[in-house]
Amino acid sequence: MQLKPAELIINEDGSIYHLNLLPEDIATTVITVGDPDRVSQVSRHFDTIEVKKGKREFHTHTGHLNGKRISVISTGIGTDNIDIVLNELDALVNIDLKTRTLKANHTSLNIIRIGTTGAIQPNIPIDTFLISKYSIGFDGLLHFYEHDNINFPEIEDEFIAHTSWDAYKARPYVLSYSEKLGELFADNRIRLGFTATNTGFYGPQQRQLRIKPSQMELMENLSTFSYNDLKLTNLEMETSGIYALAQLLGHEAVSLNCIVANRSTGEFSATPTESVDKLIELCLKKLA
Ligand SMILES: O=P(O)(O)O[C@H]1O[C@H](CO)[C@@H](O)[C@H]1O
Ligand SMILES: O=c1cc[nH]c(=O)[nH]1
Repeated sequence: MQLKPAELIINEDGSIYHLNLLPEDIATTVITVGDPDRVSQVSRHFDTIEVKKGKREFHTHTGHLNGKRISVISTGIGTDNIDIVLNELDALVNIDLKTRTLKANHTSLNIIRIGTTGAIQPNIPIDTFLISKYSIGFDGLLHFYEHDNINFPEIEDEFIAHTSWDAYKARPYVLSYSEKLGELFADNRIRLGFTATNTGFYGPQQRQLRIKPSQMELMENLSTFSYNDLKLTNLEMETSGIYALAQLLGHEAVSLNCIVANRSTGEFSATPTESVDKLIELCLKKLA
């Protein structure tokens, strides 16, 4: 079946619509970061950089480190952007862009997010690192795709009951990281976490500047929820979308988080860039 021009959008130079990339521009190991400025913060550690391309908030550098080819791409903020980035990365490896047909052989990408996050447990120190073993998505992205048996309805039901989740919000969905890729990042400097992915930074993460979030008690309810002794640990805005689409498309994904805020103690990191840099170095050491 040939994908229609409005379904699979190709730019004049043959690159994919939003990412502006050709299939040869990406490695099978892809680091995603939210902030476009973080792309060069990662790639400056590479030995060589062969590709530097971008469009909108999606900036990509591909290069080599210790002989390993790695791409780093910025996603911007939110799971709406993750829908674009993951689908287009997958198209670059699993769709023949010239014939507009699905390739017979599937290529699996290793996708590693390096992001910032706010802890919700008081005992999680600022400037430390966490890997999201589980994520719970409040964004609803998973519900727009057919999905059988990848999420954990029993945990979702417990969570909905525990938090008195509003029926008019999307049903939260729980997913796990790639065990295989997770093993690579097993390290006493990286705590295992259960990450909540939110649809916004202010109201959805119970921040009140001039307007009051609708459920102020939600933060307390989030911090007291646990599954199999694993408490919810942190809030951010992309992980559940990455885990959803990676699993649906047959890729391996993990999310590494640098704790820049602690919502329980009210602290914010004095050195967020330096702390993220340490996580980047640790991540690259594991990868190459
Ligand atoms: O630092 P990044 O990767 O952007 O991640 C976090 O920071 C942004 C909010 O400030 C959201 O994208 C959140 O997920
Ligand atoms: O509190 C925080 C910090 C970083 N990113 C978020 O989404 N929330």
